[in-house]
Formats: sequence, C-alpha cells, structure tokens
Amino acid sequence: MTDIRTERMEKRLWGLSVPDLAAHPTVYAPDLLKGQRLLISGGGSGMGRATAVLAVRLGAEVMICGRDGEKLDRAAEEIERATGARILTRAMTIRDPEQVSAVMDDAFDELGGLDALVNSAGGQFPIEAIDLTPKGWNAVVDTNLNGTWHMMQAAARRWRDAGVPGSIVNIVATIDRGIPHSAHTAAARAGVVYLSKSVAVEWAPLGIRVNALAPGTIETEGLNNYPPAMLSRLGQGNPMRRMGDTWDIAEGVVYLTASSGKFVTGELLQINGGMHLWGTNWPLGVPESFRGTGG
Ligand SMILES: CCCCC/C=C/C(=O)SCCNC(=O)CCNC(=O)[C@H](O)C(C)(C)COP(=O)(O)OP(=O)(O)OC[C@H]1O[C@@H](n2cnc3c(N)ncnc32)[C@H](O)[C@@H]1OP(=O)(O)O
Ligand SMILES: NC(=O)C1=CN([C@@H]2O[C@H](COP(=O)(O)OP(=O)(O)OC[C@H]3O[C@@H](n4cnc5c(N)ncnc54)[C@H](OP(=O)(O)O)[C@@H]3O)[C@@H](O)[C@H]2O)C=CC1
Repeated sequence: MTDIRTERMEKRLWGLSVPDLAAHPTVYAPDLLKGQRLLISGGGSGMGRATAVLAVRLGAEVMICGRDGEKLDRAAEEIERATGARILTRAMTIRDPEQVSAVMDDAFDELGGLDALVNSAGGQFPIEAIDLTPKGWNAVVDTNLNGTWHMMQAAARRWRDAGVPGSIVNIVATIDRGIPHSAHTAAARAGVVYLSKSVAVEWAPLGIRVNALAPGTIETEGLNNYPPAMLSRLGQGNPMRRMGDTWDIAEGVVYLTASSGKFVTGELLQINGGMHLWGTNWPLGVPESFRGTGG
C-alpha cells in the first residue's frame, strides 16, 4: 500500500482530526475571514468540517448543518476545544426545502447575516449503473443536485432581499470523464456544475458569486462507505498517484470565498491530482476488459 497509512486502513480512521486541522500550517493571513459569516452544509465531517476549522482560524463565524445532530455537536465541541471558537449547529436534511429555508433563516438571524455558503453535504454509493434502482438514483440525485439547489436558492433569495452580496462554493466531484460505478453522482454533480455556471451569470448583478470545487479522491471518513477492496487502490487513479487531504479542499474553498476570489464566478476549481486528465477509481473493482490498461 503506497499512500494509504496501514493504521488508518485497519482502524478505518480516515482523514485529518480536528486537532490536526487546528495546528495545520496555512497559506492564509490569520485574519483573512475576520467578520465573515459562513454556513457550511456537511460541516460535521470531512471536507466541511475541515473548512469550518480553517474558517474559524481565519476569524470567521460559522454554522454547520447536516442530518446527524450528534455528529454536528461532536464536531462543534472538538472545534471549540481545539480553536476556542464556538460554532453553531443545525440538524436538517438538504433534501427538504422547508428545512433548508428554516436553517437559512436561522443562519441569517443567529450570525447576524451571511456572507458565504459552502455546500459540502452530499454522498453516493458505488454501483454499476445498469443495476441502479429508481430509489437509489433518486436518493443520490435528490441529495447532491436537488439538495444543493435548495441551499443555493435559499441563500440567494435572502441576499437579494437584503440587498447584500454573497458567495457560494459547491463541492462536487471530478466528472470530466464521467465516474464509472458512480454514474448517478456524476450526473448529479454535472448538474450542479452547470447550475453554478448558469446562476453565476444571472446572479452577478446581485453581487452573488457562485463556484464549484471538484475534489479528487480525498482522505475523509466518508471513505468508510466504500468497499475495503477499493480502499487499497484509492489514490492511484490520478497522475499524482496519491490521495489528497481535507486541508487541500478547505484552502481551495477559502480561496474562492475570500477576497482572493472576488473576481471569480462560474468557475470549476479542480483539486484532484490531475484526475480529470487520467486515472479511474473503479470503486467496485477493475472490470476484466479494463485490466492492464492503466485507465
Ligand atoms: C464516486 C467515487 C469516488 C470515490 C471516492 C468518493 C468518496 C466519497 O464521496 S465519500 C464522501 C461522501 N459520503 C458518502 O457517500 C456517505 C453518505 N452517503 C449517503 O448518505 C448515501 O449514499 C445516499 C447519498 C444515497 C443517501 O442515502 P440515504 O439517506 O440512505 O438515502 P435513502 O434512504 O433516501 O435511499 C437509500 C436508497 O439508496 C440506495 N442505496 C443507498 N446506499 C446504497 C448502497 N450502499 N448500495 C446500494 N444501494 C444503496 C438504495 O436503493 C436505498 O434504498 P433501500 O435499499 O430501500 O434502502
Ligand atoms: N472524499 C472524497 O474522495 C470525495 C468526496 N466527494 C464529495 O465531497 C462532499 C464531502 O464529502 P466528504 O467530506 O468526503 O465526506 P463526508 O461523508 O464526511 O461528508 C458528507 C457530509 O454530508 C452530510 N450529508 C449527507 N447527506 C446529507 C443530507 N441529505 N442533508 C444534510 N447533510 C447531509 C453528511 O452528514 P450526515 O450524514 O450527518 O448528514 C456528511 O457530514 C460530498 O458531497 C462527497 O460526495 C466527491 C468526490 C470525492
């Protein structure tokens, strides 16, 4: 096993811990996000949680949301213990427009306004497309496309009504060449990318910037949802032949969110070791006809 640490494989302890993140060097000035207020969906784990840690380290006020309230509270407690910053949490599902509207109202009320939305909530499961059931398809599309849209539109309407600018970063996936064994999520993410491009134009006059960020294979606890056999190959499916980490993503989100991104909208930032150019994960194993091809 090259890039996958054996201990993490065996204990399935993926990714950077909150203490790791709190101490991690950053390229950004300490007060870069001072006074900024962020809502981060999926902020209880993985890339969302890493983004929350970096944001509070840079002076932002943060609310995180997700389905599992205990996970959110655990993340908030770890972040407060490691950084001294208190963050707000809301248990909800992005798939329900009414719950999205409520969490958006809470964010604007309790943070005293909102400057940026980060949509990290999402997920999928590996399956051969031909075996997908309507329920499975709908679950992934409803989460990753519809849910992301509900969050985007709810934030944009409130920024428009308040006459203030905003920024949205949508975490998607590397979809340039499709995602074999995850066609449902490739379709949903492609939808989010072109949704982002479309409203980046429509909402520019409102001062709302909208960008997408495509991770490659990133070491997070979300990988525990994948077959162990796949995990031993993870990270090989890109030219850099290794996995990225959640800090790579968090610093990419901050680049797009902070003043560094003030003239960037409708963009797709790929943080994936070149995965959009070469390499395939094959989550369910490399099919016979592709063995030995390196693809
Ligand atoms: C894409 C390849 C890149 C490799 C690296 C990528 C890694 C990551 O993205 S990890 C980080 C993301 N985290 C996750 O994916 C974990 C969260 N995933 C989920 O929550 C689910 O996958 C979900 C997004 C589909 C939502 O699940 P759930 O809330 O349970 O959805 P529903 O109850 O509405 O419907 C469930 C329905 O979906 C089908 N299904 C769900 N999981 C599987 C599975 N593992 N295998 C096959 N089918 C699955 C199935 O039809 C379910 O219906 P029932 O069978 O009636 O339960
Ligand atoms: N890790 C990787 O290699 C890759 C990840 N991605 C995508 O990046 C994003 C972040 O994933 P990552 O940080 O790795 O993994 P995580 O599973 O840690 O993050 C996904 C987060 O989304 C939340 N979530 C899932 N469904 C919903 C929902 N319906 N409503 C609200 N919150 C929800 C989960 O919390 P809860 O379960 O409590 O709701 C979880 O905190 C995801 O969209 C993922 O699919 C894309 C490509 C590769």
